[in-house]
Amino acid sequence: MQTVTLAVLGAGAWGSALANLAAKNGHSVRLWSRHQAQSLREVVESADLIVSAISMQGVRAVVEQMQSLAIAKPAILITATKGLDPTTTLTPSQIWQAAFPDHPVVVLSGPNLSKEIEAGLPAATVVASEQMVAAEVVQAVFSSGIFRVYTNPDPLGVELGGTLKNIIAIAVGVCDGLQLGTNAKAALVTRGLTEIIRIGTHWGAKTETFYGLSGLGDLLATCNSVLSRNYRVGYGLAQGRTLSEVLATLEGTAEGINTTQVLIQVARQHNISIPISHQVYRLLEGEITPQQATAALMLRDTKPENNVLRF
Ligand SMILES: NC(=O)C1=CN([C@@H]2O[C@H](COP(=O)(O)OP(=O)(O)OC[C@H]3O[C@@H](n4cnc5c(N)ncnc54)[C@H](OP(=O)(O)O)[C@@H]3O)[C@@H](O)[C@H]2O)C=CC1
Ligand SMILES: O=C(CO)COP(=O)(O)O
Repeated sequence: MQTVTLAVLGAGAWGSALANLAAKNGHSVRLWSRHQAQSLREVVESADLIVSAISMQGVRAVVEQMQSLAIAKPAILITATKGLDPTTTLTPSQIWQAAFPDHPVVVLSGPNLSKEIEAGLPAATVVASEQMVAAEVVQAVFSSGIFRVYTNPDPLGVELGGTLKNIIAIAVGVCDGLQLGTNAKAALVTRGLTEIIRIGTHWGAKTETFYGLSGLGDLLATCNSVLSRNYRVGYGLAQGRTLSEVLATLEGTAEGINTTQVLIQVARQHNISIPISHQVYRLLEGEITPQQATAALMLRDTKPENNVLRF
C-alpha cells in the first residue's frame, strides 16, 4: 500500500512496539510522549492515522488536549488501550468517538505481549470498527510477515475482550502462584471466558467476538505468560506480597486493577453474576487472602454449566 503518516500517542511499551511495526512497513511515524519537547499539536498535525496507546488513566486528559487542537483532516483514530473509564465506565473507543464524532474510530486488540512483538516474534491482532473501510486501512498499514491483522465489525466486543481478560489474568496469576495445578487453571480460564461473555453481551457486544483473538486469544496469552503484568500482579499476591509491594517492582501498567473496580460497579448496577472478578476485587481490596478467594469460588452453590446466561 502507499505509505501514510502516523502519530502514535504514548511512548510506553505498547505505543513503542506499534510505532516500530508501522515504521518497519515503511510508514512515516511520529511517537509522542508528554515528556518530550515536540508538542502534541506538532505530532498529530496532518497525520493520516492517530494511534492512542495511552494507559487508561491518561486517556481523558489526552482526548481533551486533542480536542483543543484543530485536526485538519478526518484522520482515522485508533485506540489500543485496554481499560475502562472509572468515572463513566465508558470504553476508550467510546470516549474517542464522543469527542471526535466525525472521525472513524478503530479498536486494535489481540494477544499482543509487546516484548514478544519487539523481539520480532509472530503475532496476530484484530482491528475493529463500525466503519469497515477505516479498519481495512489500519489492517493494511500494520500487516506484515510478523504481524497478521484481522478486521472485525464488533469494536465493542473486541475492546471488551482485551480489557476484561486482564481481570482473569490476575486470577490465573494467583492460581499459578499458589501452584493449584493445570486443572484449576483450565477451569478458571474457561469460567473466566463465560464471565467475560456474560458481561460483554449485556454491554451490547456479540458473543462470537469473545471466542476470537481479542477474547479467548488474549486470555491464552496473558494467562500463560510471565510477560503479562496483570498475571504478575496475581502471582505476586499469591506469594504473600501486598499490592503496593507488587506494584513497586512492576514494569508498566496493570490495567486489570482499575478495570476490576469499574466492572464491579457495572455488575452491581445490573445484577450480573461475575464470581471470579468479584473474588479478584476482594483480593485487590485486601479483604481476603488468595486461599480464601480460592475457597469462595470452589464452595459456591452447585449449578448447571450455564455458559452464557446471567446466573
Ligand atoms: N504492553 C503490552 O504488551 C500491551 C499493552 N496494551 C495496552 O496499552 C496501554 C498502554 O500499555 P503500555 O504501553 O504497556 O503501558 P506503559 O505503562 O508502558 O505506558 C503507558 C503510556 O501511557 C502514557 N500516559 C499515561 N498517562 C498519561 C497522561 N495523563 N498523559 C499522557 N500520557 C500518559 C504514559 O506516558 P508516560 O511514559 O509519560 O508516563 C505511557 O506512554 C494499556 O491500556 C495496555 O493494557 C495493549 C496490548 C499490549
Ligand atoms: O494485553 C496484553 C497482551 O495482549 C498485555 O498484557 P499485560 O497488560 O497484562 O502485560
